[in-house]
Amino acid sequence: MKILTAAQLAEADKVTLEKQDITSEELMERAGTLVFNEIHKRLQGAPIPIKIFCGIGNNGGDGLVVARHLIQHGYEVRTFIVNYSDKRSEDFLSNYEKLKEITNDWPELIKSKNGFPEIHTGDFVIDALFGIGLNRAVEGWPADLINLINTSQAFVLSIDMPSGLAPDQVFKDGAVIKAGYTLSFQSPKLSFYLPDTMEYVGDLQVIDIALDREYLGKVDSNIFLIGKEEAQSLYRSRKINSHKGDYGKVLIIGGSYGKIGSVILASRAAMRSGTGLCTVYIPECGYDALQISIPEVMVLTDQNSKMITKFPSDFDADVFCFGMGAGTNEATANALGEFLETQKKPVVIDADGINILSKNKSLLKKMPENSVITPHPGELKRLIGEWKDDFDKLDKVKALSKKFKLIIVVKGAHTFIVNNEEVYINSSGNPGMATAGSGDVLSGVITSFIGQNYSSLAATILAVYLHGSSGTLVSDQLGYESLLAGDIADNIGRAVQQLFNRNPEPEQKN
Ligand SMILES: NC(=O)C1=CN([C@@H]2O[C@H](COP(=O)(O)OP(=O)(O)OC[C@H]3O[C@@H](n4cnc5c(N)ncnc54)[C@H](O)[C@@H]3O)[C@@H](O)[C@H]2O)[C@H](O)CC1
Ligand SMILES: [K+]
Repeated sequence: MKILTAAQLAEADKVTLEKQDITSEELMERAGTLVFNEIHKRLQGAPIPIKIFCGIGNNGGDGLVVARHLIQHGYEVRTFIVNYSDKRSEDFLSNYEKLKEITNDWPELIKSKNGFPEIHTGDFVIDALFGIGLNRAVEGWPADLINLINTSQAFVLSIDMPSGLAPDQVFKDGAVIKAGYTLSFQSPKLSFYLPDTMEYVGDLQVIDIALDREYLGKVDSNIFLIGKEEAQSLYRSRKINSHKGDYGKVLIIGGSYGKIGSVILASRAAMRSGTGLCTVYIPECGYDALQISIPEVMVLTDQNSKMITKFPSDFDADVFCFGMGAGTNEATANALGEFLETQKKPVVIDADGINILSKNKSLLKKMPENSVITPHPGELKRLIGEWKDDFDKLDKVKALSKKFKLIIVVKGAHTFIVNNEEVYINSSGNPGMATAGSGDVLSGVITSFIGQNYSSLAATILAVYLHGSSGTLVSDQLGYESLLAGDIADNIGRAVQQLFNRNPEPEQKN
């Protein structure tokens, strides 16, 4: 699914009015009615005190539409106009009049802190203060109101965006609504997925308000949300008449004394993801451990017993993976440099491999095109330095990807895959996957798919998605705490099967 910017959504809005020959008030009625339907479906007429806080722009106008429908359906509603400015939008004004026509309980005007109502734990708060029109941080008394709502422990539903959050930028130090649920129009917004802002969104549901299909289809977005449908379209099934040589020959290089488990996990993940032939190259100390834990994998050893000091120069693989548990010794770094001099096939570099690249940036130039690196936040910081905010981080990662023609997997609660200007945001996974070895497994799956002749980009997107959905399959049974990285590897096959079952994708949890 494409993720649109505020400017693209505003344009979609404009095109829709022209093409469908409707007024903006009619579009607001459509959007607000859909929000009402979702609320009504869940509340079923329950006598819960509802407090709706409306700004004076179109987000506030949506809130007024919702208020009108709720009142007409007999709900117990108090509507507040949060009058942070006198520049009320036209559609806000017409819905203000419409509301006054159907009830004697007119909206209450809030002009300062003195006008704040009490908000109780059992209240249902609807946040229609600001939407995508936010253009600076929320400060002053409106910020105090947001803080009051946040500390009230009432359930908060945000319309379109949690107020105070902007779709494509971050405002430092402003107040932001911490929503329990966000009903967002047409397209999810980028800030819903970034580490510093995702916690404000709560559970997310995107509502199709039927903006112009042609515009949505053609609009040139380079940010995509990856869900089941997208992963399914990347997956290629196996040919009936095939043999192990059709599914890739991969070489995984890594490990050091005490960290051989990382290579066991990566190779197990590669085998569980369909690799035809997997060989590992490890320090000699890991030989027995590897052979015993995974007999399907072939083992080559370095002349050094405790670390990698040389890569096998004449090994013919379709793809190489390096870094897990490898340490950053000079000898290991030199070995990587020497290997990259002649390497033409894509390489997947993880963990200490990335730390070596950070210390020896000249090696980045030697990386073959379409290679993949998979940094977690600490490794990324060593690679690109500090960032001001998540948007600045994305810009820096895009620049690095472009300069060295690399695919960069920025690992996190929502893993981002950056390829030049394009960004793919993964939607699968859960907090149970924040566990040792889960990155080693991911590298193994990516390597496996590249070996099976997927393009590096397709392999990476599919691997990240399946890694996440495998983690969810496991934690659905064991809970978050008990999930082991090895379980993620072992359940990749089930995750592939699930791509094709008919169960709907679970609603996304932020
Ligand atoms: N196409 C769609 O998706 C539809 C969107 N709808 C809703 O409209 C809002 C966007 O409305 P807009 O009037 O452009 O802006 P806001 O209501 O978000 O903001 C109001 C107003 O506030 C001013 N402002 C901005 N930042 C601040 C600040 N920090 N402090 C004080 N004032 C501020 C700014 O000048 C704005 O004009 C969208 O989110 C949807 O909810 C339609 O209803 C349906 C179609
Ligand atoms: K809002």
